[in-house]
Amino acid sequence: MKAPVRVAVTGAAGQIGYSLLFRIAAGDMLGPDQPVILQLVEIPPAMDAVQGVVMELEDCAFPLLHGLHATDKAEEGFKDADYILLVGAKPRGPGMERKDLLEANAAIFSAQGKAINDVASRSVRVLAVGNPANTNALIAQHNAPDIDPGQFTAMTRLDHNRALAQLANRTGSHVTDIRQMTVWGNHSATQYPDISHATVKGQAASELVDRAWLEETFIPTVQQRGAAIIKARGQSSAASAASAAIDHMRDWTLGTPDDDWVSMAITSDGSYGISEGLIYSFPVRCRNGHYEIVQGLTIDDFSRERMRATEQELNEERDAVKHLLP
Ligand SMILES: NC(=O)C1=CN([C@@H]2O[C@H](COP(=O)(O)OP(=O)(O)OC[C@H]3O[C@@H](n4cnc5c(N)ncnc54)[C@H](O)[C@@H]3O)[C@@H](O)[C@H]2O)C=CC1
Ligand SMILES: O=C([O-])CC(=O)C(=O)O
Repeated sequence: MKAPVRVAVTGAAGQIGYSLLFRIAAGDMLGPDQPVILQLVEIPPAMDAVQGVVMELEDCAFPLLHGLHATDKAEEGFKDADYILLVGAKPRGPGMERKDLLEANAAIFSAQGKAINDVASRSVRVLAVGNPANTNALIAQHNAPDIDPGQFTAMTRLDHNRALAQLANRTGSHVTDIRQMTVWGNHSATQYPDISHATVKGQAASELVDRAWLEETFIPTVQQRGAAIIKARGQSSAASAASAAIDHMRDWTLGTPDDDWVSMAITSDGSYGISEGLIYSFPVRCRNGHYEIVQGLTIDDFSRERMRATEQELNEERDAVKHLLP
């Protein structure tokens, strides 16, 4: 049995937290041989609710759960953390875009970035889930100058998984038949889900679907899926978001299959001409706990235009929070 690792989760009493924590403790994120210590972070008004979650986690008697602590102080919750899932933030309601949350949520991520800088493990892996996730990750990263910027990521895995599901439905296949799906850019309505390099049972996906479906149905459906769920459920997606967070952290840590890649929002190094420093979703392969952007993909004019539009939005979001980027 390995030594336990510390996993901090903010927003632990929220909707996503309620789906996420039990799966982490069950070993879905880091594997069946990796014990975990859970460090739950909430705000004072939610401390009663989080105590209820703590009781339930205890009552599951998870063999891999080696410690459990809840606090309303980020400096305590992030202490020595090896993994931090930044979930705690306000969700959007009907009729809002995710960037409408920027003002309400940005302050959370600057304070938490500082706390990460002060107390987390120097090799911590950070995932921003709270919206707008890319720019929140950017804020946290800039407030943690002593941590490698590459350790800060944001979640577009839910978009990636949504794209797999849509393509599988359309082609009468299973999600596991699909390889090399990509989501580029922002976790927002400008994101670009791209099937240009994807295959279904080894055949080019672009040969299996028609252009009209791709442009008029597939891309807008994936872009608007979060809003469709809010409309249907009255609340934003939670179980699927938690599942995607598990997938993101698992693949980053344990690796992606040789013949496939995943989408992660990471710091742009200028690959594919995207402005350096933005937290932008790229296709990545993960090995030995590190991710690498998949290089050398052919980008046609249709893709280029969409990749630029979502980059433009991220540049605007970065400008809007300049005062929080030391
Ligand atoms: N990146 C993605 O793909 C997705 C992101 N989201 C986002 O995740 C966030 C959380 O969503 P839900 O769990 O549904 O919301 P929720 O409102 O059910 O839970 C949020 C929790 O965060 C807590 N919180 C607020 N400020 C905090 C702070 N400073 N420190 C610690 N905890 C804090 C609240 O007390 C609450 O318990 C939202 O911003 C939502 O938009 C949701 C789905 C997908
Ligand atoms: O749409 C929202 O506000 C929640 C979210 O990020 C998603 O479901 O992708």
